[in-house]
Amino acid sequence: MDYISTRGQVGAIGFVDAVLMGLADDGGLLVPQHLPQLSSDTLAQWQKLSYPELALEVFSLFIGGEIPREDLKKLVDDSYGTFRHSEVTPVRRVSDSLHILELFHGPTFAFKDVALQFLGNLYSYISRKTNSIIHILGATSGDTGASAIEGVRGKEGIRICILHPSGKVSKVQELQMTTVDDANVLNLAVEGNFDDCQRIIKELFADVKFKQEYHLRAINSINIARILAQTVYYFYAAFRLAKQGHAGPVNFSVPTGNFGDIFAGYLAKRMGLPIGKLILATNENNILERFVTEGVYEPGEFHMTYSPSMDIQVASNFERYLYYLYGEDAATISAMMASYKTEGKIVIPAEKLTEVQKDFVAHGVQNDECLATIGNCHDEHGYLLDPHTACGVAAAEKFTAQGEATVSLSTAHPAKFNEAIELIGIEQTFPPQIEALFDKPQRQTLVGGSNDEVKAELLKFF
Ligand SMILES: Cc1ncc(COP(=O)(O)O)c(C=O)c1O
Ligand SMILES: N[C@@H](CCOP(=O)(O)O)C(=O)O
Repeated sequence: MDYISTRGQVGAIGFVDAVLMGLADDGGLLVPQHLPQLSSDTLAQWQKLSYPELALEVFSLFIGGEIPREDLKKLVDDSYGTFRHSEVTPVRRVSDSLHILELFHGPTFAFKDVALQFLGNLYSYISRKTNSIIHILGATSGDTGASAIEGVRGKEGIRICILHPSGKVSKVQELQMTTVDDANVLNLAVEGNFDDCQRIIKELFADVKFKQEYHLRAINSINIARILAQTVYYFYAAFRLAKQGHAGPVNFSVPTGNFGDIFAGYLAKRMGLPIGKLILATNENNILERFVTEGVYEPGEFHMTYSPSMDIQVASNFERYLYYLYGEDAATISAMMASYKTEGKIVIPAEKLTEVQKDFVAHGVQNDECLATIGNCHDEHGYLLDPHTACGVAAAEKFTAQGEATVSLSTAHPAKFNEAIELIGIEQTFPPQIEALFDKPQRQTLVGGSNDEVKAELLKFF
């Protein structure tokens, strides 16, 4: 399987090169040159597979022969062997119409572990096999950072630097990142918001000379491996519902920020998985909701919300979706992105908006609605949602029609966001792995929001 850039100037390159390149060298994003198409027979056979078996099949399609199957199987088994649940990503039935896909059973209690346990092991494997230096640079609104650090801490040949917005992640997220004492980990707390962190790393990656000289690698969802690994659980969840006797397409409701997770669902649908609606849930940072309802993509005012990991205005995978919306026409995407850079917005014509609305519906969840959803679900079903998952559930409730079934993605464990949940009077007992963090010393370096300051810290570290 080969990979090409959404802007047409990179490709075709193999899977390992695509992983190492992260952001495409022409500033675009890498996508598979051809998306695999799955027959109904294949889907029927896959229904019987365990999560690791299914992951192996999906990854094999995207990796081809570049990694021997035995090695890939070991990578997969090692990655999902760290999960606390035997099913890895179990589906829990809340009502006839609502099912929760629990993606938080990995080491850092967030959905990011599903892809980042694998990517951490993959980087280690590539480093060993090709003798390459891996210097990871990432930006986080809280979860990616913790998960990426956990995936590579202490691993030989790898160093990782993560930028997070100072004071704008939850306490547990901050502790998960900054209490790690391995020498190969650097945490930079940036004065600014997540969009600032993401802009800095994207600009550093776009400096191809600097990126190559310092061997910079990406762990954010700009790295295509992240997206591919996240497609697996859409298949897994749809198969669980089919096994329970649900006939017909399943809707998925996805709490959305960088458009990575829901884009993975979109790819699964394009590959042939029968998905009904893709329900896009945002918080008050609702640029993507406005895109789906009005056809305008334009960053708005930044809001701090109870779902801080989704406090994102600039969605870094959006370009990948535009690429498919415009018939995989890289020249058009290149021109659109150039005009976005100068105009600050993208407006699509009515016929394209109709196409968008065939696949997506969207709801921007206000803070009050988020807390009310947590409270109601707790009272009615005895099930505690984290605030991000609550955005997804609120949107699912709005869009699930009579007789339909929706799988709502639970992207984090509620213990990571106890500050918000305590506001409605619900006290939680922390899992022991999280409780233990409060006694540990923290290590982080505060930096301003300039590329030069970050660069200076990187040069000292790498
Ligand atoms: C808990 C949680 N939910 C949802 C999201 C949104 O996912 P995405 O950025 O892939 O849209 C994030 C961060 O990305 C997150 O950390
Ligand atoms: N919410 C994310 C933001 C980064 O998203 P990514 O999927 O591109 O890594 C976080 O928790 O860091």
